[in-house]
Amino acid sequence: PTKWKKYDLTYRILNYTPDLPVYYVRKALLDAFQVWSTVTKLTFTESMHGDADIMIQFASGYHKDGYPFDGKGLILAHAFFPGKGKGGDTHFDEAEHWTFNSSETGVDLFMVAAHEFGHALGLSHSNEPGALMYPWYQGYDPNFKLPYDDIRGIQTIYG
Ligand SMILES: CC(C)C[C@H](C(=O)NO)C(=O)N[C@@H](CC(N)=O)C(=O)NCc1cccc(N)c1
Ligand SMILES: [Zn+2]
Ligand SMILES: [Zn+2]
Repeated sequence: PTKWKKYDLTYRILNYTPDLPVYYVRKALLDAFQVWSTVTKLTFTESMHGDADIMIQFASGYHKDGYPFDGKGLILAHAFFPGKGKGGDTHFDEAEHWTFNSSETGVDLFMVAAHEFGHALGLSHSNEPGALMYPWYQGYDPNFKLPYDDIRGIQTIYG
């Protein structure tokens, strides 16, 4: 996987899930970016129009990128590694029930977004159980802290 050639990245939220108030979606995404910006020199700025490095959308099934979603469960989201065009773009499966800061059954948007943004920055999966980049979602953690394996991974790329 490649890496971004710049530290100041932009993102654009193209649409919102009906599962959560807009405010919670924006907060979850902002917190997920901060997971990575606190341990690197990376900065993330929202742009409200035009093209951004990381285009974020909620979609279900086929959504024109050759990686259709699979309904509820299993695949929850995906992100493209750094690069032009689709690079960095992050898609969340609308078939999931997205939650925020809650123990109700569903998928925590912050946890998944933090994982996906790891991919969007160039991180692959880690086989370290407990790592954020571990392939399997391990549920909502109210006092989440970025595990060392992920800090090491991102600092190896962005120093
Ligand atoms: C082959 C990939 C397209 C799978 C896809 C993924 O890893 N996206 O980043 C995915 O959604 N994997 C699920 C697997 C699963 N249902 O547990 C996942 O939760 N990945 C996101 C995730 C979120 C938060 C933490 C962790 N460790 C993983
Ligand atoms: Zn997609
Ligand atoms: Zn993943």
